[in-house]
Amino acid sequence: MVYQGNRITVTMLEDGIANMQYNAENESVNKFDAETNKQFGEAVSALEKDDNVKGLIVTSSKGVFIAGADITEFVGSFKKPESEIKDWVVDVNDAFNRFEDLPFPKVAAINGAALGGGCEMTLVCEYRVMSDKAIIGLPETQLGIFPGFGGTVRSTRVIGIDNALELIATGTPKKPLDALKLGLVDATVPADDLQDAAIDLVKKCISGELDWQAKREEKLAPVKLNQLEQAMAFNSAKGMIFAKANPKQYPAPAIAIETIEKHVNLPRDKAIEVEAAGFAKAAKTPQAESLVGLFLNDQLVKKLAKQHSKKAHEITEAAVLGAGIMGGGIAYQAASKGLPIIMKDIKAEQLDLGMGEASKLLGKMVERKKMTPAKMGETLSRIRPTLNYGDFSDTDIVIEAVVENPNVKRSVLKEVEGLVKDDCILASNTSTISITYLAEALERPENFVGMHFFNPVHRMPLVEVIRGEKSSEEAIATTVALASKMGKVPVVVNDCPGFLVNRVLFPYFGAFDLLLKQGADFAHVDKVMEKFGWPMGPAYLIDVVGLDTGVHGAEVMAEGFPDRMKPDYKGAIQHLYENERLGQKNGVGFYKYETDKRGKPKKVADDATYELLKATTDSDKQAFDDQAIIDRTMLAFCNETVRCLEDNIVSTPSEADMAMIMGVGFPPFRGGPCRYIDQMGLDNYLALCEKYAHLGKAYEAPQKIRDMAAAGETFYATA
Ligand SMILES: NC(=O)c1ccc[n+]([C@@H]2O[C@H](COP(=O)([O-])OP(=O)(O)OC[C@H]3O[C@@H](n4cnc5c(N)ncnc54)[C@H](O)[C@@H]3O)[C@@H](O)[C@H]2O)c1
Repeated sequence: MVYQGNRITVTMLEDGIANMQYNAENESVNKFDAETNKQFGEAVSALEKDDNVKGLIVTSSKGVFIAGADITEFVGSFKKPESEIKDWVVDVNDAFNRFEDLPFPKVAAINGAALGGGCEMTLVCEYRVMSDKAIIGLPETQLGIFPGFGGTVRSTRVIGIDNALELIATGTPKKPLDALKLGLVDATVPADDLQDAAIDLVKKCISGELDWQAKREEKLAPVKLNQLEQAMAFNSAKGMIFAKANPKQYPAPAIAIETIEKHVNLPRDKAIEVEAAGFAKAAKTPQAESLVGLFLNDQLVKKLAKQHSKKAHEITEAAVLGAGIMGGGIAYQAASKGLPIIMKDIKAEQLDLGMGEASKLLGKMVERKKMTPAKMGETLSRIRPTLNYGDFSDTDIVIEAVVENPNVKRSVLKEVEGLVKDDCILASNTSTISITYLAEALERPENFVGMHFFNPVHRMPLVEVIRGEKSSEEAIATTVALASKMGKVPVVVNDCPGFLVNRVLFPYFGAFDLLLKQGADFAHVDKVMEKFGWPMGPAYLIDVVGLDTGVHGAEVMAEGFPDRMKPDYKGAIQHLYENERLGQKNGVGFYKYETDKRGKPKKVADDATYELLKATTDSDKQAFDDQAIIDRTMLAFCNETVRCLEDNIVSTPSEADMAMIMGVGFPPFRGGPCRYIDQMGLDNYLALCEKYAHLGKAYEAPQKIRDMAAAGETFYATA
C-alpha cells in the first residue's frame, strides 16, 4: 500500500505498476471535493517518495470515473474575493502538476463519466484509455465557469486549439469514438478489458515501446503557433461560439477563449497561473452564481421528487381523456417512455390527429437514426386510441385533457370516476381551474390531483403536480412518480387559480398590456425582453399560446385575484382576440405569420395590428426606455412569484426558480425570479416596487419582500 485514504488509495499491482484508485467511501460518485483534493496531494507526496513505482494507472471503483468538482462547495468558494479564488485554484493545481511530473508513465483507465475535474485528471496522465461505456468532457461553461485544474492548458496541447475551444466552449461531453477521433483518448476498449488495456499501455511505456516522455513534453511546452495561425484559430472560434450564445448573457466561453489566447504561448506553470486568473474572473460573474445555483436547484428538485414518490402506487397502464394538442402530446410522451396508454376522445378525427402527431414525432427520430422503424411501431402500439370507455376498468391513472371549461371538466371527471377502479388516480391537466373546485364534483376527491403539462409536451420538462385541499399523499406521490417515469421534472405545488406558473405569468402579461395601453410598441417590448434573455418576448409568447387561451385564462385569473389581475380597461390582448386575431393558430395575432422562401414560418410586425391597437392606446402616449420596460414587466412577474411563496403555493425559492425556468423559459443565466431579486439586492428591489407602486397592486412589494429587506435576508444563502 503506497497510500490509503477514504477517497483515494494507491496500491501496488504487479511489476512495479501502481493503481491510484478513486473510491470515495459512502458516496455514490467520486468527485473533487476539498477532502479529495487534500488526499490527492498526499497520495502524490507518497508517490514522490516511493522508488518502487515504475508506472501507474488511474482507476475508479464506482460506476463513474470522476464526476467533476463538488459543485456544492462552489457556493461558498465563489463568495471569496477574486484573488483568493485564484490562489485556491493555483494551490489545487500544484498537486496536479506534481502528479504530472512524477518520474514514471501514467495511464488513466476511464470506466465511466470523466467530466470536468475528472477529465482534467485524465489529462495529467500521458495516456488515456476509455471504456466503450464511458463519456468524457469539460462541461464547466454550463455552470458559468471553465476548467480550472489545468484543463484549458492541457487540452489545447493534447487535442489542438480548435478542438479544445470547441470542447470547452460548448461543454458537450464526448462519446468514446468521438473522443478517440479528437485525440482526447488514445484507445477505446470493451468495459471488461479496460484495466488490462491500461496495464498493457503502462508496460509498453516502461519497456520503451511507447515514448511517454515525448507525450508529456508536449503538454509542458507552449503551443507553437505563429501570430497569424493564432489569430485565425481564435477569430474563427469566437465567431462560431458567439453565434451560439450571447457572451453578455453567457460570458464563460468568452473568458475561456480570452484566457487560452493569453496562455497558448506560455510553458505549463505560467499558463496554469493565467488559467487560474481567468477562472477566478469567471467565478465572480453573476452568471456563474446563477448557473451554479441552478445546478443545485435542479438537484434539489429531483431529490424532492424522489422523496414525494415514496408512497406511489405502481402504474402499469394510464389513460388520457382528450386527443388534442395536450392529450396527444401526453399519450406520445407516455408511450415513448414505455408506458401503455389509452387515448380517448369524442371525435374520431381528433384521435387521427393525435396519432398522426405521434407518428410525425417518432418518424423524425427514425429519420435522424435515433430510433429504428421497429421501435417506432412498438412505441405507437402502446397508444390505444378509442371513442369509448370500454378498457378503463384496469387503468391506474386517468389524465384529463379536455377543453378548458370547468363545467365540461367536472362532468367528464364525474363520468370517468364511475367507470374506473376505486384506487385509480384522476389527474386534470387544467391550466388555470382550481383543483379543489373541480374535486367538488367527485365521490373520491382524495384520488384527484392536478397534473399540469406544458406545450409542447415532448419538449417542455416541467410538470406541476397540484395538491387540492383533499388530495391524498398517495395520489400526489403516484402522480409525481408518473411524471418522473415520463421523463419530466415534477414540482409539487398547492392549489390556487393558475397554480404557480400561470399565476405568475398572467401579471406579466398584464404588465405588458399596460405598457401597450400607455404607448409602448409591442415589437420593441419583445426585442427588449429577448435581449434581457427571454426566448421570446411577451407579444410573441401570447401569439404562440393563443390569444383565445390567454383571454380565457385571464378571466379565471381575474376572478381569483381581482386586486391585481382584473384591469379596469380593455387591453390589447382582449381587443385583438375580439378581432379574431388568435395568434399563430390562425396566422394573425400581434404578428402576422408567413412562410419565408424556404418554407419556414416567419413573423412580421403587422400594420393592421398597429391600426387595431389605436383603440386601446391612451391618447397621451408615453415613451419608455428599455430599463423601464424590463423593470415593470419583471416586477409584476417576480412579485407574484414571491406571493406564491407567501401563500405556500410553492415551498421553496429553489422550486419556484426551477419552475419558472423550465415552465416559461425565464432566462437561465439569471437563475430564476428569486435569484434575480437577490442579485438586484432586496433594498434596490423594494425601491423599484415603490417607484412603480402607483401602477397598481401587481407592482407593490409583497409583505415578504419588506420583511426580508428589513431583516437583511436573501432568498439564497449568502455564504
Ligand atoms: N394548449 C396548451 O398550451 C395547454 C398547455 C397546458 C395545459 N393545457 C390544458 O390542457 C387541456 C386541453 O387543452 P388542448 O390545448 O389540448 O385543447 P384541444 O382543444 O386541442 O383538445 C381538447 C380535446 O378534448 C376533446 N374532448 C372534449 N370533450 C371531451 C370528452 N368529454 N371526452 C374526451 N375528449 C373530449 C376534444 O375533442 C379535443 O380533442 C385544457 O384544459 C388546457 O387548458 C393546454
